[in-house]
Amino acid sequence: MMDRLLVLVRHGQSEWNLKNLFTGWKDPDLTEQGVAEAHEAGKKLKARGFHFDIAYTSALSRAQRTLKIMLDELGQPGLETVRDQALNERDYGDLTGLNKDDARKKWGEEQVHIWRRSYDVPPPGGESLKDTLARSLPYYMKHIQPDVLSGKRVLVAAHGNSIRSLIMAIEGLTPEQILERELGTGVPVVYRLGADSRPVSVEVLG
Ligand SMILES: O=C(O)[C@@H](CO)OP(=O)(O)O
Repeated sequence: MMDRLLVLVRHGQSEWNLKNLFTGWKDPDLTEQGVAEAHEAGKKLKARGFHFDIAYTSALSRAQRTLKIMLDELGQPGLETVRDQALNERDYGDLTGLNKDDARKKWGEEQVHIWRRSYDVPPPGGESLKDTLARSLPYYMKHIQPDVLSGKRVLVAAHGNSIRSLIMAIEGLTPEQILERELGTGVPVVYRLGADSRPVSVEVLG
């Protein structure tokens, strides 16, 4: 039976996640904990006997490094890897670099939650989830989905909101449903797709 395996992994904790700063397209490295989370994710995938045919990641170091560590754990360090900024984190615009608690004090809890998790309200000067989807989905449809449907086993290392946008599309979620969906750092989301590209199963390896 054809595998149609697709695994999405948010990068391990970054320096700016630790400092509680809006990160977006900035390029901080992983923390020690983030490195450990990436190793753990790779081990979990290996323990399940997964083997991949191609990997995709963003243009940002934290996702690329997470992928490299996972591939080392999987014993596949030379796996063909495609990097593209279409898979980058959502651009946080003017909020980039600000502390999330300071932002809550300045603009209020509710406004900051709307900027962080609503579907179509962009943070000032940045991308909404809808804007993020407008670049991640065409890329997914053109490159990633055809690979999966052709039987390649695909591993994607990307970001909280770029992965949330893909999850929304893959699972057919409404803007209300994606609002509350959080993704932990280094937590693999494992899909098996049907021939019609819809998920047959989804498992979060938390
Ligand atoms: O700062 C960011 O770029 C993202 C991911 O860490 O944050 P949030 O979870 O607030 O969307």
